[in-house]
Amino acid sequence: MHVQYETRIQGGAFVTEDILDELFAIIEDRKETLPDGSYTASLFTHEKGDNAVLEKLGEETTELVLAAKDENTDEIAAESADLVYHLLVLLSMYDLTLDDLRAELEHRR
Ligand SMILES: N=c1c2ncn([C@@H]3O[C@H](COP(=O)(O)OP(=O)(O)OP(=O)(O)O)[C@@H](O)[C@H]3O)c2ncn1[C@@H]1O[C@H](COP(=O)(O)O)[C@@H](O)[C@H]1O
Repeated sequence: MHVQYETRIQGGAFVTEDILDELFAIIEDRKETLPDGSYTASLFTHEKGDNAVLEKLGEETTELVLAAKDENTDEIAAESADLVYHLLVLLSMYDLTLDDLRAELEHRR
């Protein structure tokens, strides 16, 4: 069964039922407002280079593989979080959303 999550900005705060939706909403907000000091904004402005997100995805994937080889479960969780964050930034860069990802996964069931 598909669960529809709702994320919205209410009184300056993000209200959500799911951490992934909340994180994605923050990423979309950073893309629109490009605040100073935001790492996410620096990825959208290409301050860290044109391919920074792709490079990060490669780096974090390698770090995740090494963590798994070491059977280090804390590191596996941490590197997975880095990877998911950068994946969400990539989706947003191409104007895709978590619903596009959900739709693709559901299509495979
Ligand atoms: N989930 C994340 C997240 N995961 C990883 N990162 C950043 O991704 C980078 C990971 O790179 P590395 O681990 O290689 O660390 P590093 O060598 O210091 O990397 P560089 O900064 O030098 O590129 C670090 O700068 C982390 O801070 C994240 N940055 C932000 N978020 C989320 O995005 C929100 C908005 O963040 P800002 O855009 O910074 O306001 C935050 O509240 C978080 O919820």
